[in-house]
Amino acid sequence: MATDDSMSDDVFESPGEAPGSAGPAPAPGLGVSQEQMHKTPSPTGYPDYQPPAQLLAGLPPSADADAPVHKTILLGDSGVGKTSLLVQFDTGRFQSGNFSATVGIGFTNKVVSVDNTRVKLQIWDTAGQERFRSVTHAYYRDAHALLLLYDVTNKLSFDNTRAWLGEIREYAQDDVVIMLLGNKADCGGERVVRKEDGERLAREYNVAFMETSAKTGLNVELAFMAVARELKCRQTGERSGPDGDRFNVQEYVREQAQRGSCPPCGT
Ligand SMILES: Nc1nc2c(ncn2[C@@H]2O[C@H](COP(=O)(O)OP(=O)(O)OP(=O)(O)O)[C@@H](O)[C@H]2O)c(=O)[nH]1
Repeated sequence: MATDDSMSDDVFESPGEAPGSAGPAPAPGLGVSQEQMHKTPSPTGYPDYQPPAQLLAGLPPSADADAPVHKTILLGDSGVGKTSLLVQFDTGRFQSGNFSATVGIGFTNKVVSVDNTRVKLQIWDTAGQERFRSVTHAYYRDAHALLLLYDVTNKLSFDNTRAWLGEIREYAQDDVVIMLLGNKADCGGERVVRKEDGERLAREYNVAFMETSAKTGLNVELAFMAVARELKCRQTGERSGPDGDRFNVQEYVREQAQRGSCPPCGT
């Protein structure tokens, strides 16, 4: 991660703001009522996961209350690690042995700093299970960025990314930022998807790619910060490439991931 990037646990939701304001409310009967979502804006997969205290207490509107909120959605099959990735980014912790599938959809607000500019990310954690698919489609439309995860120890989750990418093409905006993430890169012995396979697929679909580990934290911050940087550059129309050319998130994550430590699997 570039040294001038930083993140804070700031939240930007004002006390009376409806969490569903950045997207449609979940369909009835999915087990997540408007009231529950308001009380538990963070992912539902972990019963003991607590959203930041400030969020529960409510914050006074901040000076940049009008700054745009960038809606970022985590997608991928059930069990690939979407909730774990978000919890790792939000709290710096990994909660193992506590798997319970996310029900419906929930979000966490995060303010990160890119070159001294505050960028507001509203990160939505979706349920990977098929039965929630039609609900999550409704959220794609106004998404600014999509992080599509697969599990490097689960070939089917990798194969299914093509179907996910097809859905993204169908339901999301044409210019949505897409990042493909091969998660659980810490599981060296159980790996069945090679890093090169992920890279090849990402090239084919012209999307950014990285391997991550929600367990060790490998590239977790980098993934979200790269998205924040891309969204900020788009918003400001800024050209921040090496020769004053447009910021390229694909090149950026490739360079930054190479600079960082290699995944323990050694691929
Ligand atoms: N070793 C390892 N385990 C992980 C990693 N990320 C997630 N897990 C484990 O994988 C399981 C599923 O993780 P979740 O984060 O709940 O998966 P999810 O994609 O949110 O699943 P759904 O809510 O059903 O869509 C849990 O047991 C996690 O502890 C990782 O990077 N490394």
